[in-house]
Amino acid sequence: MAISKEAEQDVQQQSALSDDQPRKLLTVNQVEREFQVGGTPLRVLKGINMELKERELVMLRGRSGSGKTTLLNSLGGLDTPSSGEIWFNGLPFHSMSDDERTLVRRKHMGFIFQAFALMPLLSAWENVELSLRMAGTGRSEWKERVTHCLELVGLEKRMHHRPFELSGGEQQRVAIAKAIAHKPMLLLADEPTAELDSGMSAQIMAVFQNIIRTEQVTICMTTHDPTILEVADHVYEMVDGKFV
Ligand SMILES: Nc1ncnc2c1ncn2[C@@H]1O[C@H](COP(=O)(O)OP(=O)(O)OP(=O)(O)O)[C@@H](O)[C@H]1O
Repeated sequence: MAISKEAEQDVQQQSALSDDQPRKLLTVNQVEREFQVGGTPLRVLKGINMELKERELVMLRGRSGSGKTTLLNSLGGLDTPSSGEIWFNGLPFHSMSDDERTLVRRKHMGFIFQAFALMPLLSAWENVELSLRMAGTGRSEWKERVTHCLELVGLEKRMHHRPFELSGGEQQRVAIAKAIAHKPMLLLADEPTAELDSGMSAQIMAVFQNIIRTEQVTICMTTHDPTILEVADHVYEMVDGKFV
């Protein structure tokens, strides 16, 4: 993959910054996304600009259909913009091939999406272990890392339970442990508190704040829930494909 001079300079400039100053992890420039629906173009993202820095908790808020999931998919390289740029850790996501993006995604990103739900026949432990197996982490590191991640989300006493033996909030915590096991730089979460009551949502947000501190991860999540916005470092409000 050819990486432009601009990207190299960006990486050099960023590493020249002092340690306590959070580095830019992701930059979105004028991103547009158009789908063809029955031969008619549907503009879903209309010129999005945003930035995620290291160790930030950023929320995308907006009504159903405003384009939040489409944007989150683009940030994770699961979808590509029709135009505009997405730079992840100095790499031009918008111009990389699917295979190149997949490699970056596997190594440096974690996802909490409905589509990446837990394996029902595996225990919490085995679910997290599976994630390390898939990321190519050496077998000798599995035991320590799985234990650490399940402790981080407060599930040390439920490690050997299967998903159906866990509450919704506990299952979501296993999903978080699974998503951070391979030490990603960026965690993307689509409505991670949608199915939970307010107490459980608050617990999940406390877990997010904890892993930002201890694992140095950046989190970008979508939400409908106004009660959890106060813990965000930044909230982007989305209306009809644009930030307002
Ligand atoms: N692959 C696709 N093809 C056609 N239209 C799509 C596609 N993906 C999304 N859309 C449309 O784009 C619009 C925005 O969808 P998106 O899922 O991004 O919104 P959202 O804000 O995440 O909504 P929700 O909160 O309900 O998940 C919707 O009108 C949706 O139907």
